[in-house]
Amino acid sequence: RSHHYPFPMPDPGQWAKHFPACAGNMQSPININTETTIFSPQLRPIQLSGYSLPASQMLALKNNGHTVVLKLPESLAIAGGYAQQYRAVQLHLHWGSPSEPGSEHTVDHKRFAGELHVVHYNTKYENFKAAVTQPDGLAVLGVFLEVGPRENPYYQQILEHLHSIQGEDDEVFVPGFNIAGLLPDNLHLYFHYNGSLTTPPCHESVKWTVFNQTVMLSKEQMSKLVSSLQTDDNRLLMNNFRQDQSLHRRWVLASFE
Ligand SMILES: NS(=O)(=O)c1c(F)c(F)c(SCCc2ccc(C(=O)O)cc2)c(F)c1NC1CCCCCCC1
Ligand SMILES: [Zn+2]
Repeated sequence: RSHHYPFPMPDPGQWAKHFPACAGNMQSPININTETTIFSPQLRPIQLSGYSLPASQMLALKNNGHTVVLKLPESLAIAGGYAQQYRAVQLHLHWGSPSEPGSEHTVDHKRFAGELHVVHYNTKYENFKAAVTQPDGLAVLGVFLEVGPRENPYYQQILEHLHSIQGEDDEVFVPGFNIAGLLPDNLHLYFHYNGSLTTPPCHESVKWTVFNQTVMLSKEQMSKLVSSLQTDDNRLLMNNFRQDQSLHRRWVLASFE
């Protein structure tokens, strides 16, 4: 088990006992109410650099008992859309069950089948551990997953390895690929707000970008995602999303009208 978290991870209602930030007023995820988002024309398209990795570059893919995490090299960077430079740390997924959707953010209370998070840290800090507690420390790109008619070749590069990491803390190395293929084609339609990690320690250090365009996986791919991984005592790892948190005094910006 990871040395970070009290295990078994207490249920969300108890998180604040061990991690007071989880009871803060800038928590994530949130419901995005499109009636009250603020159109902000100054929000520039998100630009990525170094996201296309050669197959010769092997990446660690781990079942950490809460999600599947792909560790990313710092050579991947956000080059536009944020005021400061952010470099990649890892990406991971949130999902539901065979019968229920499992995205973390919702839009007008619609929950999508799943959600990808690509986590980056602000390079003005030494490393991500130093950044993770700072208000401008992290930038997470969120992408909604939906079920569509065709297999998604980019997600397949992750999903085809899930059978090798069924057990908690199992890890395998996978060949690099174009990580940008996991994101929508259109990176200039997005919501933007200040929030937090959606797991303990819930630090309020995330500048969130949630893309308006979704990505499509096949039914078989989604079913593989929700039925491959196990958590403690060999239970299926499902519904690994946090309930939506109050917005309090925050506004959600939109890069489009
Ligand atoms: N949505 S999110 O970004 O808040 C998020 C989650 F919701 C997550 F659920 C997770 S996984 C749960 C936390 C965890 C557990 C074990 C290990 C380990 O064994 O290495 C590591 C982490 C998870 F890893 C992340 N992202 C991590 C948050 C924890 C550490 C900070 C920087 C990396 C991003
Ligand atoms: Zn996440």
